[in-house]
Amino acid sequence: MTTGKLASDYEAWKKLQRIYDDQHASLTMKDLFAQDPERFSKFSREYNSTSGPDVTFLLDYSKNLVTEPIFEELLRLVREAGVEQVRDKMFAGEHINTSEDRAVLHVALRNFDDFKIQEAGTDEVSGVLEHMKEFSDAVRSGEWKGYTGKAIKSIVNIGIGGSDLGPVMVTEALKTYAKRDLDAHFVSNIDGTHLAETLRSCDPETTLFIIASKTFTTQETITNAESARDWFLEAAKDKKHVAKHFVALSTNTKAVTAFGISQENMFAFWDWVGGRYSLWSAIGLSIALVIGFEHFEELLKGAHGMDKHFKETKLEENLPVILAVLGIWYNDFYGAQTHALLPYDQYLHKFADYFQQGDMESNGKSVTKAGHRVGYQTGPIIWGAAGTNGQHSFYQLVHQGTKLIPADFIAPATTHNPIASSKHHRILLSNFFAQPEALAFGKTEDEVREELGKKAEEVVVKSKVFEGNRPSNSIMFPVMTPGTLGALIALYEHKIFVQGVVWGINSFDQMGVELGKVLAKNILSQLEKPEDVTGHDSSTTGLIHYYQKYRKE
Ligand SMILES: O=P(O)(O)OC[C@H]1O[C@](O)(CO)[C@@H](O)[C@@H]1O
Repeated sequence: MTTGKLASDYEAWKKLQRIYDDQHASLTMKDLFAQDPERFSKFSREYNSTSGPDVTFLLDYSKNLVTEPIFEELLRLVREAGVEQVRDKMFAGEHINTSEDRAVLHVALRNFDDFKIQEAGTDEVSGVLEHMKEFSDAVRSGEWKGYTGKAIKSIVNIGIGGSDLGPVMVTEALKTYAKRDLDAHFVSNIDGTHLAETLRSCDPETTLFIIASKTFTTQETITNAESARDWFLEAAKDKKHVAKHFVALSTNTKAVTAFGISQENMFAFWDWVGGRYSLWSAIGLSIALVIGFEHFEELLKGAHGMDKHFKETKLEENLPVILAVLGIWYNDFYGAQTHALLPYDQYLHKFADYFQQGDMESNGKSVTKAGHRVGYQTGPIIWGAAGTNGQHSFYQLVHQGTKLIPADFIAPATTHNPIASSKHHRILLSNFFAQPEALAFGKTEDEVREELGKKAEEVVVKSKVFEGNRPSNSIMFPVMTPGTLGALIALYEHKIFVQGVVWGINSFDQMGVELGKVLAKNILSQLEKPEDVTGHDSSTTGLIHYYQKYRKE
């Protein structure tokens, strides 16, 4: 399925290591730009969708520590790793998720009969979309009534991980398209506070619960759903009213019906949709409810445009590939541990949270598909915050700390909220332009001295030096639209895919979340009495005993 090799065995990898060893100490962004006036045009690409809604954006990757030969070698690595072949297998529906023997077909959810994909269930996608359209139209228009005949005013999506983060991120990102008189809430945490605080602002007569869980067995979601049902029935009394107030998004019909939700209120999807790639499926119902089905469909079509680009564009021009190889360069050769996502768009304030799961659950693996322990870094730690808040918090370390932190800056040219004649937006964008510039080119001791004058103390001069040479990508698009967001999300999804293939890992399982779940289940059964607490280390035992001493029911 993959080449079965470790990434470090590829010739291109070895060559990249030699290039890094020889050149990294002398490679500076200042020189790279000084030596080549064409650097920006060589190392930037404009994306223009060739299908679906018009989507365009610019990816400027010129502020990276790469030369043309380095970049060519990085692309050779992609070829050697067989990325194009594995990509085509994914699009063809082959079971590239080998550990679970599953296809990986989030691309089939936004395909609109374009690519020919062979897998059971793909022919049912349009039917589920139709169901989502009918239902979301009925709720939004007020035609769907609660048990006392009132229209729905609040929706509460109960789900966690991929069954929460995508809907949260997208409904925030596209808030400008939202139906403002429909309150949307998202409950994920098992901490009762999350549900309790949410229900304070809900009325059982006008609230719709969307139970979002691929497996319908996730402890947090099922417990929250049961407590939401109890809360609802306290008011509604009769179980038959559940049908008007609870719907399920799941692959598990049996568990959904056992919960008391009828099949006609269930929106299905399939095992080839990974949780962290599921916002395009029925899991996106809350998105369709908030922004309207037409906008949801535009989101899907925007993503499909990026799928086409990824599938059909040569590697040199292929934007997910470009992002992926730059990430590999820093992660595996420069030893960068993290990657920051820094949207200069308040609407994208959940973007980094979303891709924390998207990237870290996908590529946080240390054993290859062939079962070998890797001897190199795999998935980066993804983090970030919306600009300019981050500037007043963690940017100090990004500029002058001891760590190399590659970052992606993302911004719209035009805001949906041009208050004060777009003064806010111009200030925001001036920061969006300034930060990558400061990171790349810094400020030398001489420049600081000249600024402070001859009398400046040496220690002050030193503290004001910015070494620069800190890499970043900049992505700019005209204005945030559903199509643009769809394309951006798909861009990063495919970046994760390319990196996973190069590293030889399975980006589509998540075995690493299992152990903690099993231990918690065992501990839950021991919480009652101190004498039940057995089989743990002294630290865990001590912590549980402390809890037992102070708990109040
Ligand atoms: O949709 P489900 O089955 O409730 O799973 C929720 C989340 O739990 C995980 O399985 C593990 O964290 C994620 O991959 C998934 O998105």
